[in-house]
Amino acid sequence: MAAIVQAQVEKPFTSSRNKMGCVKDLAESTSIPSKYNYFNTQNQEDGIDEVIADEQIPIIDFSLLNSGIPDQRAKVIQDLGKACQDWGFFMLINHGVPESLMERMLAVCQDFFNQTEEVKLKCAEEHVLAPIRYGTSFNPSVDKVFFWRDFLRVWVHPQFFSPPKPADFSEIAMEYSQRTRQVVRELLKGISESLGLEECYIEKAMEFDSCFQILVANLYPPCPQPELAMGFPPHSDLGLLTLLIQNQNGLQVNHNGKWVNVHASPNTILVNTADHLERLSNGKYKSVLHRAIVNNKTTRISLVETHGPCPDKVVTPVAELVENETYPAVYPGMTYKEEMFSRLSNRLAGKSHLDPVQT
Ligand SMILES: O=C(O)CCC(=O)C(=O)O
Ligand SMILES: [Fe+2]
Repeated sequence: MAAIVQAQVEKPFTSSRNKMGCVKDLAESTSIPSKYNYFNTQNQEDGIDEVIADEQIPIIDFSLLNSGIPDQRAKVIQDLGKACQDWGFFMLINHGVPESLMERMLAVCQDFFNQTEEVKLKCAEEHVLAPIRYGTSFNPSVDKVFFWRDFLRVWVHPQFFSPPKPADFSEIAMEYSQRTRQVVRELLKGISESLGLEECYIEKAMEFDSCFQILVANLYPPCPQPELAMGFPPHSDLGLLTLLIQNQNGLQVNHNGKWVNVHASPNTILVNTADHLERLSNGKYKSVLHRAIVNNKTTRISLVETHGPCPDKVVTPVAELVENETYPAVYPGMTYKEEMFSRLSNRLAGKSHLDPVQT
């Protein structure tokens, strides 16, 4: 079992950690400070004019992957490939992660945010790659406009970390992260097969036993002017697959140039194909833009898990999938952890970091 490492409880405050300005404290105000005004004239690049459509994102029944009936497995692998190719997003049902565990995980994240600012600030590390990090917006030191979001980011694999409080956080997060890692391992087998590769190809090539798994709890408190603010701006995720659970809707996925509202049903896990799977598959599977909008009534919590390759891995396209010059197999020779550092240190900018190096 992975060692449990907790943040030091008695860490002294430095002056920059005294006050963070979390959005939770702004929820009672009647208007938003101007630095949260996302939809001003300079920030319309994600196309507020685009139609918001209600389309059904694909549903994948996880239990059929291991039902022992070859025809069912073949069919669900085909559906999985199609979902990764056409949408880059799907809803996973019958995944085997107990609903009560999902509920406890969301509740303990809410408990974390409900603590006093003094307690939470003990986890407010400045280094973007701190294994336990409480923060606000995306990266306030470089963000042009602030996002209506507080977050807690925790590394859970290969080494497991946990904030010291709430006391039950580590036990619940440990169980949740182990169960979901197993789900991802099985999904990656199906995805490998859907690409015409051997079942364990991705698992072995990405050294999945040492995978870099990060848990991010996003808190979106009620916003007095939701039409002006943004919870999480358009971006794609680093890693192979992202898993998302939430207490209510608010996620929008870009599909064929339109923002689609994701209506998730209870006990469903939303899964998306992330940047390194797009790269690995040589562009066949899509890592699509998505964003989180806010509302003025209730607090939304989403729990996002990024499942990446081993932190030291340099990810390039699978040779068997590189057929022609249209998607050159040349990428920056950074390890996954270096890419993570680069992504978290800069402003979020859609998915520009995925661009192949020009030769
Ligand atoms: O809260 C959401 O729905 C989206 C969050 C997200 O995309 C992320 O944390 O990467
Ligand atoms: Fe995301």
